[in-house]
Amino acid sequence: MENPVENAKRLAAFKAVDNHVVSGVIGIGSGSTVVYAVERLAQRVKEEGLEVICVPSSFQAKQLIIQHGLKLGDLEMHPELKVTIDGADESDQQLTLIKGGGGCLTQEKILASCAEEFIVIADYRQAFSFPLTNCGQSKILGRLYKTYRKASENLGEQWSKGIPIEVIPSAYRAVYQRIEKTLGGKSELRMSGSSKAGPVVTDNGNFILDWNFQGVMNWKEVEVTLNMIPGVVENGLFVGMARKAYFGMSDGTVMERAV
Ligand SMILES: O=C(CO)[C@H](O)[C@H](O)COP(=O)(O)O
Repeated sequence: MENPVENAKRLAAFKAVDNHVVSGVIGIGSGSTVVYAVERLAQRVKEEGLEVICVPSSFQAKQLIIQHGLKLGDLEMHPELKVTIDGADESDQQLTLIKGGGGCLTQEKILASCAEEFIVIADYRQAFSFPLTNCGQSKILGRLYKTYRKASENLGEQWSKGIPIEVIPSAYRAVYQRIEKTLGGKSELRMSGSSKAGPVVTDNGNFILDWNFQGVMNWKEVEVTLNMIPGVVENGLFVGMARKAYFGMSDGTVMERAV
């Protein structure tokens, strides 16, 4: 595979599926990294006779499961899952996550909460920059820093689009104002872009606000505060849910973080 970021996603997804999936009911997250997890699941079903029933977190995940000929299930039939595998937009050191870049955060959080194990797969792209620490007369003290696409020390370091919040459409403005008053920052209604006029509509028929917070916060408190606002369906902060994350790197290794 030519593209190093896609390769990194694939490596992380394959390792997670190999290390955590045994026969049983599996939650399937959404996004571009999960595509590789489903690919690996299908391979293992074919080659090893693994028996899995897959519960999707979105329309996209359902399509992936069907396309790969895997058994499709739902939470009504299978409310307890062995493991859920999903991507993330950003993770801090404690595996507190921002999710919902693809707008599927509500079902994703439900699947994460129903699973014995919630496993995160993501890429970990290395880039280099030279922040100038001192621009004195004779010397410029530049240091070579590595920056990482999804594995951060603190949330908001890399992911600049804010925390996705799924809201009931009629309440979006009221929720927007309430967040600003109680927690500060600014929210934006996520728009569809060129393919449709108007806002993004989730698989549940709701809107998404992307809330740009400021600084490092007590994420558990923020998660609860957001969900207490009438009109909020769910938010994309996943606190204390993931125990293990796999970050594929462009050099062909996979960095693991566990809490
Ligand atoms: O939360 C999600 C969708 O709602 C995705 O898991 C998240 O956006 C990561 O996606 P990708 O694997 O494409 O980077």
